[in-house]
Amino acid sequence: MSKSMKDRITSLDWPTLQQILDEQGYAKIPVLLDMDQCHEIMKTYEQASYFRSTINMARYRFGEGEYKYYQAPLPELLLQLREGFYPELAKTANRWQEQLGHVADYPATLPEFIKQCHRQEQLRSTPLILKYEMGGYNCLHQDLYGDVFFPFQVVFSLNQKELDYTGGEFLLVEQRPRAQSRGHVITLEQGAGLIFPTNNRPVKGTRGYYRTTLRHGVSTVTSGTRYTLGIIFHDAK
Ligand SMILES: O=C(O)CCC(=O)C(=O)O
Ligand SMILES: [Fe+2]
Repeated sequence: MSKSMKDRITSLDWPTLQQILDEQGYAKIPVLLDMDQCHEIMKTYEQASYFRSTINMARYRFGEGEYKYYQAPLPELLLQLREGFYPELAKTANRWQEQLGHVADYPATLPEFIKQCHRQEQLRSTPLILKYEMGGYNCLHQDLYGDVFFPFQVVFSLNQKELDYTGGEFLLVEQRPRAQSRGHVITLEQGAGLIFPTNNRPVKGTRGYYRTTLRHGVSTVTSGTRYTLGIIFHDAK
């Protein structure tokens, strides 16, 4: 099943996804992970050998909950997700770079991009699994871990809102220049994903493109346990 994950990603409706990303900055992806795959990923949480570090969010005042960074080499399914999403997102990343007046130099494939990270001493793998229990939340933040970063990341919901937990909506806040910020509340079905900007995005104005800054987080989980899988493309210092 996981063998075909890259193919399944390739066969998503990318022209529409690219258009949605250009228009609203983020795009939902239909259910891509079946129940078994969600359970397979959630089960890794209890196996220390998969992870390079565990973060208690309260300790750093990041929120309330815990997350773990997967160790390289990633489990096959996660590797396929990371490698599968990268090429299409790199096209949008480069289009956005041009719109913002920067050099469009994101390489076409993930291994080439990872080489760039490694050259800048960003060597540690970043895909992560997050677990929030009742009262858990994630403060608005950005996942930047060095000078090299990829402008998109993807998050997958591993269990089911209203069945396994309540509350715990995904939050995306867009800070516009010289204007008030705009918030988006996003809920995902089990196995579905969301592509969102890591740092900022171009928005078309009357005189060309301007840049908005985005932060993401999670609202308070009011009951149960919420699990998510985060695919970050750049490695960390
Ligand atoms: O748990 C969530 O939905 C937020 C995950 C997150 O912060 C990330 O994937 O970077
Ligand atoms: Fe994050």
